[in-house]
Amino acid sequence: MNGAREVPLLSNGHGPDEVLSPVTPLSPTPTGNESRILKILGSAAGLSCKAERPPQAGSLFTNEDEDVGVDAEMGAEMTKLMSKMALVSPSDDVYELLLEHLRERVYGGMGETIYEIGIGEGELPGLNEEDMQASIATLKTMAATLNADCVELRFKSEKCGQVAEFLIRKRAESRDFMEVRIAVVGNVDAGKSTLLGVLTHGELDNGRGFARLKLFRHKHEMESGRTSSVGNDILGFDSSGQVVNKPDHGHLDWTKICEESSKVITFIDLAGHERYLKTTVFGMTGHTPDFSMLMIGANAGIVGMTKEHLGLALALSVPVFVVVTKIDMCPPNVLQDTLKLLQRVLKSPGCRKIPVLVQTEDDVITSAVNFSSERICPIFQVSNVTGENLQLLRMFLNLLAPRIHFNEHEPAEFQIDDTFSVPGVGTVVSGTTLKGVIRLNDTMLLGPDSLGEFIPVPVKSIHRKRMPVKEVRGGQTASFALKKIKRSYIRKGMVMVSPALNPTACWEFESEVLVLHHPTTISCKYQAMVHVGSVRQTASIISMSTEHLRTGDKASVKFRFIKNPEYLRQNMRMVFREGRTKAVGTIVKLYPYVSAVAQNMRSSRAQKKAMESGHHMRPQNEPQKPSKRNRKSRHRGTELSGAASVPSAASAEPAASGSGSTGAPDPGSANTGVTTVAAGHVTGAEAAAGTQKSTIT
Ligand SMILES: Nc1nc2c(ncn2[C@@H]2O[C@H](COP(=O)(O)OP(=O)(O)OP(=O)(O)O)[C@@H](O)[C@H]2O)c(=O)[nH]1
Repeated sequence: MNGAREVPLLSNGHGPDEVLSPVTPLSPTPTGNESRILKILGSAAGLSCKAERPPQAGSLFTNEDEDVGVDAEMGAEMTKLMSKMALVSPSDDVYELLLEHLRERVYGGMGETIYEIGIGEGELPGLNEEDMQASIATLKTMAATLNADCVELRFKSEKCGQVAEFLIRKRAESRDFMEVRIAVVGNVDAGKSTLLGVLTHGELDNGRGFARLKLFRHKHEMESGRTSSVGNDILGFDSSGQVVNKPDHGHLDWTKICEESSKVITFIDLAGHERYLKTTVFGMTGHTPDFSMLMIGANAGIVGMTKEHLGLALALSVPVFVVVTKIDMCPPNVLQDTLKLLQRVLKSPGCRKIPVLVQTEDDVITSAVNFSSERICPIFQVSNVTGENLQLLRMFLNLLAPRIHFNEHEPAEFQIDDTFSVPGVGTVVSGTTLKGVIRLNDTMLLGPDSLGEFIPVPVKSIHRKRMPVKEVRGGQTASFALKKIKRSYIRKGMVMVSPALNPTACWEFESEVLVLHHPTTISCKYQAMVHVGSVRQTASIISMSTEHLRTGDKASVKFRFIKNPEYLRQNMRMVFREGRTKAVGTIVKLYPYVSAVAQNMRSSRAQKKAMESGHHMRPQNEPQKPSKRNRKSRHRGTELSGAASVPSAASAEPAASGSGSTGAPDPGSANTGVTTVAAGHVTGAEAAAGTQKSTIT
């Protein structure tokens, strides 16, 4: 018998239902029509709930007065709407409202929602068999009206009968699908590539590296069996939750998968070896994963980079779930030890997670619907060789909802994480749409270049997962072919943003930082690699709120990039590392950059004017406000932080000061300003949780 089954459901001895609410709505803040419905429901129940959106023409309620004076008949209808019997035999009006509510939830959930039948306001849960069947029939009709499938998830027995949960998911529309990105991390040999090979190709492994062969991209990876680059693999689910990946002679046709899928899971396969940590950190920051899958070999346990990767996910606030592999070859007592230690680490004050051992389909649903909260950490135990428990993992992946919720009215932002030169096409950039919608023929601003400038680029083609599309929305990855732009002009970390954002680059920014580990002390002029979004560049500390920083210290730190100005946003999470030194933080202030060229132009104009009028000249390094004309013509000038400060001419120059380094960090110069003092060590997980506890948000 496999030891996996002998472990209690929750490490704290409770079932997941005891610590988690049964179902949390996917879109917690009611918006639009949902607010209207809630308002109506509120008035029917004698509650006060203010609508946020003006009533729409043609809606049941056309103005505030009518809302307030909901008549008795309608009040009765509304009470019905809130009842667990709402779906049993709704009147036309109630049906319309229920349908509208469902439409809003599906829209808010980016194409899907989980609907619970048999729960009513102030009523004991549960329906008898007849009412349940009638309710299911109504729900199916509503789902069909929305061109969605209605898939049974589970039935639960309650005091007054049954409660049921259904997944309502939009059917695949041509060239549109929901996207969930998962970063796959874990120590070398944990079975990451193997699991991805098994999941995406549907064939089990032989325990000797058969499944991973399908995923390796480089010859040296084939030879060494080690992942070195950031790889992407996709797993598609249709509207009924079935896997659509069907390899043809070992080859997966991405376009076909995307066409047939309602939801596509993108796995960002990151290297497990310490040597490739830089790439792994880039994958976690630059590819904006919704979730992180931490893989642990059952035999090996929590070794090597496991805690480092867990700490990284925690520091970046990416919810983590754990997959323990190789349970086929692990003695039960060793598996128990691995699970015990894992649960201890997860529950430690550093992590403050609730570990949930997922052993049944019921556990999967409870974990999936509560997962975005970041508090729980589901743990799967699988074998890539026998296939044990892989169905639970697949079900969980099918139920995961994307964390980025887009608003089509926000100005678009696209972060570039890779560039390619495609023969016959030209330069192609790939990355993630963070906000808004980008449509074909839109003009976006690409930048910043080394002078902090943004240039207009027309969007001539958009591809999602190698499939041509007409638009891409917030939360979706895409690639764009850029006409007449040389690949050498583009760096990873550049962005394409809507001109409405009037973007500004910055050389300098301030961050609330927590030092996870440093062997000695950090002081001004210290240099290390900053990872923030897809920006990866060496930066130098130019000032700190304290004189020295040691392991475990927090401070407000001002950084300056040494090579290029970058486009950053407030509240972005950052990682600062060099060798074994690690710090995490949140950007709190940006110093918008005015290029030296612009400064010179202004000062020579001012000088000329001063000479003409005989006025006093402003010193070169005295702060000046950029002229409106300059700002407009160069698409710069908005102070992103809202701070009034404008950098001095001296600070606006590219980093000739400081170490003078202009490339990768120079190990020699990197330690300038470091004095040798013995310091403690904070584990990745502990320290990362320290970040969570701190006010770095
Ligand atoms: N018996 C058994 N072997 C497995 C299982 N999963 C993976 N393996 C084997 O473990 C070895 C390492 O697997 P990989 O998938 O290369 O590990 P990785 O985590 O991707 O390693 P890196 O790419 O170097 O980070 C391979 O020989 C696999 O065949 C499993 O569940 N059971």
